[in-house]
Amino acid sequence: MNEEPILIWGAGAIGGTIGAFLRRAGHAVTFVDLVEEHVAAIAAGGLTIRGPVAAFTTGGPAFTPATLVGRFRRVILAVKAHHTAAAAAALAPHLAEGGFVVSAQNGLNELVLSEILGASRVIGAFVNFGADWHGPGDILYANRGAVVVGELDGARTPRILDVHALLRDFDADAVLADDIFAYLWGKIGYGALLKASALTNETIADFIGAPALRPLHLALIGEVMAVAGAEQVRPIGFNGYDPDAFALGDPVAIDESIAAMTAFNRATAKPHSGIWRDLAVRRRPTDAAAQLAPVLTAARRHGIATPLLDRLVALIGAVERGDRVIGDGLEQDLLAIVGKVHA
Ligand SMILES: NC(=O)C1=CN([C@@H]2O[C@H](COP(=O)(O)OP(=O)(O)OC[C@H]3O[C@@H](n4cnc5c(N)ncnc54)[C@H](OP(=O)(O)O)[C@@H]3O)[C@@H](O)[C@H]2O)C=CC1
Ligand SMILES: CC(C)(CO)C(=O)C(=O)O
Repeated sequence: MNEEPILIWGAGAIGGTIGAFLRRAGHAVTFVDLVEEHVAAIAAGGLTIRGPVAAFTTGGPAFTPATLVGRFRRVILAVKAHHTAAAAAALAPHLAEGGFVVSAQNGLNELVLSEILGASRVIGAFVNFGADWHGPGDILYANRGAVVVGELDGARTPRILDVHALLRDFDADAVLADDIFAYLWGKIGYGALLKASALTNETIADFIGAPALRPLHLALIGEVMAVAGAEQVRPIGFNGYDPDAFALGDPVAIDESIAAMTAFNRATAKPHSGIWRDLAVRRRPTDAAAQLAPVLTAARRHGIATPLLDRLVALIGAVERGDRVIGDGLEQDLLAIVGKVHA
């Protein structure tokens, strides 16, 4: 194996899964993560992917940011949104001349990365597969989901063809997009449902499928779509999510999309969102606010009110601080806003 290594920065659920598959496909992969025990497990050949999709153990050179040496041309970044700026600053000295960073994250991290590293060094990506980090070297790959990559300006460059081919070694259906931001905004709409579901102990499937919560689903997606529209973005759908159905208010298409999203989320070994897992299991701050920050900033710029998204971020913050408790009817708090503002 004499290929130049791919650097995975943030080797948790998403980065660890992608890196393990690339390693298994024969690529040279170097892993970086903050969690020392996880880094030690990977370096010792103990990175295990388990679950319904695949089961294998691999490993590779692994470092903490403090112990990494060298410069890399191809970097895949998979830290949570609130860690993006710190990770970008730490990885910048390790980026080779002409090197680039692929953001395999939720949110609009490409904007943060562009500010810190320069837009020419950033490649956009969107991932909707499910995975959970369960402990050092132990990752559950719960279900396949959309994997999309694209240059920020949509160009078909040699490097994007290379990255697309690479990601197809992870998921053969990986898509090369002309408009990666349309996918990222698609995930922001769908992600608003995931975040709201994290305020309950319902599974994602039960939350999205609940008829009583339909007004909340429509209003949350409606707020995201209003901001996307003002930003001249027409979000693209995936895995059952059909943004056009919601934008047009087409009841039949909305029913179909809700049914498809519900079915997609029933067929996973990860029944809850990453945000729920951070709140309820890992009991640590989430990246909900960081994911939505650029959306809310854009909303303010366009003079668009986003009372539900604002309240969603506030409620997740209240759970993070221990002021509110998941399962304590927090979704009713959101529904009350729908009744008042979106009536
Ligand atoms: N898990 C999933 O199913 C999905 C996740 N996503 C998105 O993918 C991205 C990654 O999420 P996920 O893999 O779940 O998160 P994880 O927490 O499982 O993995 C992220 C890893 O990066 C580490 N890390 C944090 N900061 C740094 C840093 N500065 N340098 C190096 N490593 C760092 C974390 O350490 P520590 O734990 O100590 O912070 C953690 O080990 C997020 O944007 C998420 O929203 C998208 C789709 C699905
Ligand atoms: C639920 C999932 C895996 C998308 O299907 C997700 O994006 C998350 O946990 O944040």
